[in-house]
Amino acid sequence: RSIIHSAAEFLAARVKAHFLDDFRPRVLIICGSGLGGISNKISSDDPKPLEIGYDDIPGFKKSTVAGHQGALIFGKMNGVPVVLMNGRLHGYEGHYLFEITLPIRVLHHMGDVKQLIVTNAAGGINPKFEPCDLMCIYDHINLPGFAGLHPLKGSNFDETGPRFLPLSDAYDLGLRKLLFKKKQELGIDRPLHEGTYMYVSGPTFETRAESRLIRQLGGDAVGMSTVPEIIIARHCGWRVLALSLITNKCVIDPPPSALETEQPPMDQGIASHAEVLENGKKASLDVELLVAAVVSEL
Ligand SMILES: Nc1nc2ncn(CCNC(CO)CO)c2c(=O)[nH]1
Repeated sequence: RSIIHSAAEFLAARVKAHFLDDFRPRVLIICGSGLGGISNKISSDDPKPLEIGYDDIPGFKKSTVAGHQGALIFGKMNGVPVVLMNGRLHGYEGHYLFEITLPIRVLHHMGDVKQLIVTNAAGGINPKFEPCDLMCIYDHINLPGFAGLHPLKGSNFDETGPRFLPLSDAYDLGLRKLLFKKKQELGIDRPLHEGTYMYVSGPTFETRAESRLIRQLGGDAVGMSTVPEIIIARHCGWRVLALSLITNKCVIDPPPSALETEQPPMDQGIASHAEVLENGKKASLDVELLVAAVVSEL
């Protein structure tokens, strides 16, 4: 708790000194791999944004993953005061779930933010999903949580939320409807699906059998982030909206058999972080437009 309070006091002082008058961010935006361009939608003046490197914030850790900067940006997006995490932490880097979700707890302690918009890059499990499609998350499976790797494990922050948090309606219907409405208004023709996000720890991309298991369990996309942040945001009572960019089709067929006479090409569909970043670039403009359009209604 003390790290939350000292980080909150540090940030509140920096925000007050920078914006002078009242700057009360309404939403936290967390950018996924290769999707940091959303920060371009923060106006560069009136007022000038405030960018604070994670290194300078007590208790904050820096991301070590390509495609993830490491800064908190306070500013206005379409006239709405926001705070944006340019770069997120992942469990597979060795960070604790408390460290990954600390920014949410700190911003909640500061008292203004009540909504979270999170974007991520994810693997397509649902066969209807194509690379560069978008998926609005309407449910998740917290697979690591089943084994106790859970952001709410340990003593409960009673001042924030209940010991036993219901998550059956975690993904706000109103925000999901708003996302689809804005897509139509903007005339964005990139496919936007709804689906269930399977959270896995990473850092390996899934095996073929794991892809099939995820499908059988009801996952439509798979990734290594987002769910810890969603859970803590819901514990804080925030409304949440989560958007995945599908970067590839997960390899789901069984491996080629040694008994087959023909040696099929082995490199079909092998996932890579380079591909994740590449497809992130291709779709990032639509993601930026959508997020900014939703923010304008908050
Ligand atoms: N097949 C597949 N495609 C993906 N594209 C993004 N991610 C989420 C993981 N992102 C990592 C590695 O790019 C960086 O955080 C995945 C994934 O887990 N599996």
